[in-house]
Amino acid sequence: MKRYTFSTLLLSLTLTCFNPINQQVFGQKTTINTGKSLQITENALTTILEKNRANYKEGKVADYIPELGKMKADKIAFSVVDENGKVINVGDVNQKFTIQSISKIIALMIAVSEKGEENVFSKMGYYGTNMPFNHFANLETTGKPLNPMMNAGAILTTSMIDGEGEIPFQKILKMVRYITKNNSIDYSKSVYNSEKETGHRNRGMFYLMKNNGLIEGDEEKLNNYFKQCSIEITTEDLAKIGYFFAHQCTRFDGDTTYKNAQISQLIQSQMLTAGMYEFSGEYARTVGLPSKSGVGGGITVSVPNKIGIGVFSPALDKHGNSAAGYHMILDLVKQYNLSLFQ
Ligand SMILES: NC(=O)CC[C@H](N)C(=O)O
Repeated sequence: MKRYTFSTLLLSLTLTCFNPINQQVFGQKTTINTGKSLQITENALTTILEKNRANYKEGKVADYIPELGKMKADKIAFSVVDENGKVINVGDVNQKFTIQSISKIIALMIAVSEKGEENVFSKMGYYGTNMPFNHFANLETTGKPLNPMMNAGAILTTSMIDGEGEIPFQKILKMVRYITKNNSIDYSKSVYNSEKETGHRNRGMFYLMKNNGLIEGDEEKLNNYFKQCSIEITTEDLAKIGYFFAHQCTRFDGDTTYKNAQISQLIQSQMLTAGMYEFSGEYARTVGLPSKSGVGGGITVSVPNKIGIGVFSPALDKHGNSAAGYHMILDLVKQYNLSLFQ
């Protein structure tokens, strides 16, 4: 146990008065939110990226979708959209990768805006999970998916978007292009074909939900899910998606066409509860922010009313989340005291 004399106490109090942002009282460093801008710099992001560059060695690039296995494991990128909508990019910023499960939050937004939250969640739960993303979970018991973040619930969510054939997918693509203001975004035909050819587990879920009366229609509906997962983006796009949901569906440039606090609350709550699958509880403890990962190696993070973060490193940990990506987020969160839980 350290002992504190009256003079150290006085010194601490004096320092506190002159340094209201970083308090060092009794060895406990706490940061007070002064409402001032976070001042995230390119240098700070570069330092964090370099510190974590080798962390990809802890993980493995997904190859259960064979086409994903072609990605070079040491690619890494880190982006932030700051409070003023300014983009900061470091690392392999032009590296495209597939959005994968991060597309699930866009699909949920569209399904809920068309069908209403009550209707969508009459067919699935708001549950967290201790199961991996491709688990059948409750499909054999209650008959309903646990949540819209795992594959079963996401396949069901996309099947609820209005429109024949490819239209639901086109709506998702259009929304990704809108949020990122990037019309060059498209999907990778080779990843799509690879997923379609090997996605037997997802096909199994699709038919089980059809059997349970949750899905009508044929495999075109499942193909829309495969296509949405194959949309190619960069970390800058991911940071813009994070920013969008952090700001009540307002775009990084201030455009309010889709502004909707109900939807952003719903999406962020699902990201917090299940966005990192069975790691979500531990992640809430360590990072404490709504986040969504994809097996392509991307993670998007929303810091409510503040910033959006996008990371990419394709080697995944045992939960299917980017190993280096997680550590970059963790370091940024610690440095700027970003956790929701203060
Ligand atoms: N976690 C993920 O990103 C999974 C998405 C992937 N397309 C799949 O269905 O298996």
